[in-house]
Amino acid sequence: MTDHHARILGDDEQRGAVELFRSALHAPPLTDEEWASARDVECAGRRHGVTDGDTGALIGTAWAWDTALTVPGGGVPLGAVTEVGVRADRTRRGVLSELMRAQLTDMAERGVVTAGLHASEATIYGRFGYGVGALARDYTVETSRAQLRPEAPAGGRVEIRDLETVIDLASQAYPAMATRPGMLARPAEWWGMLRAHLARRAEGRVTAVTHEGKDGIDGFAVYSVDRPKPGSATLKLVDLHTATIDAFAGLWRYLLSVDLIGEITATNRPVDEPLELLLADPRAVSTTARFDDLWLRLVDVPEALAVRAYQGDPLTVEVTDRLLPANTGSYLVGPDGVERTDRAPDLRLDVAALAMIHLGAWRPSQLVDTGRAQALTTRAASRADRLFSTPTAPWCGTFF
Ligand SMILES: CC(=O)SCCNC(=O)CCNC(=O)[C@H](O)C(C)(C)COP(=O)(O)OP(=O)(O)OC[C@H]1O[C@@H](n2cnc3c(N)ncnc32)[C@H](O)[C@@H]1OP(=O)(O)O
Repeated sequence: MTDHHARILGDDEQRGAVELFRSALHAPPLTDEEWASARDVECAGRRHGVTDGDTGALIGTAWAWDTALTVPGGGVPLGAVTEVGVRADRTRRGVLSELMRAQLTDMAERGVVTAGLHASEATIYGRFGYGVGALARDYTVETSRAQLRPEAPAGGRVEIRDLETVIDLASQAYPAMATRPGMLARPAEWWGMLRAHLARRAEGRVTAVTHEGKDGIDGFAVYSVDRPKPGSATLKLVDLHTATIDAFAGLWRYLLSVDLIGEITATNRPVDEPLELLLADPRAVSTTARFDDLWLRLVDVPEALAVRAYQGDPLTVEVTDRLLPANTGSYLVGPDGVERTDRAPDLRLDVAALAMIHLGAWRPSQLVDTGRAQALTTRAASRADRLFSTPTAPWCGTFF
């Protein structure tokens, strides 16, 4: 392994870093026009880079933009980590390790309590203290079988509008929808990313709709339609968020009513989204994939633990963190608060395993059963299950 040093890149280095990332993902370079429309978004946030000691060329990069994460009972700052790449002729020499060290240290110094990412491979980020904090599923709906049950909520008014109007209305209404643990705040830059994503999509025309309930706009959906042959078109849901079950049912009532659609594909949805419960034939919905959605890293463990809500009796949790050792220690965690303690631990786990239970993706007892955590006192695992329990499955639902 060679010694590397990561630093924050300047504005004039952003495009080169984006191209490095794109080449690491085998994606084509951006045209000047694409860069012109992406530049403002790509220059937001903080991008780290590592340069080659001999040539000075950029050989590794990692970007993070600041947002907020919904956690059970509140919210915390989150660094959304993306566009991570190392030049193919310089991999496995510790470049990513240096980028992760520098990026997480920078977040810790700036008071960014958590970090999150969507991983290209599931074997990369655990060593840096990330754990699977939220799962998601893809599903397909066979429209000819998908009749809504008579008692399904009627929903409100669904309106097709131009994309910019929907983005404007959705960005105002979205905060009331981002209540599920794992969801992210979507700053203006994110809506810019959605625009760029839709502009690059070569998958048929994009339609955007809003749902209006009694208190105003409370849901929206963006989709495109592939029409390989008449009568068997596929409607591909790009984004759908709702503040109420009425809005969810209302938008699905609309989507299922669109003519000439054979199937609807929905990607990256909550694992417990209740579409099947609205349908007379729940098998009209087929889950086609279930996967890790948000990889979560607790950057400031005491602060992250303190902000979250808990149920049941307090427990002493011992945490180890090799990369950010200030987090290592024992914490008395309970509904009345969290404090460092010298008490003997009930539960012992590393910071990545803690991230896996933080939003409710996994139960502590599952981690104990599989050797990812240790229960050290009687009933520690079941007490921890209650302490960290959440009413809904976590879900991120925001690409970055
Ligand atoms: C959030 C995102 O942006 S996801 C996108 C991530 N980017 C990509 O997948 C693009 C293609 N891949 C790459 O650019 C690089 O291979 C990276 C970024 C995945 C890894 O960069 P490297 O500089 O090779 O990683 P580095 O040398 O620091 O490796 C650190 C450790 O991770 C391991 N590792 C690195 N990449 C992988 C991998 N793809 N699969 C399994 N293990 C890996 C290394 O073996 C090493 O293990 P060790 O600590 O036991 O020695």
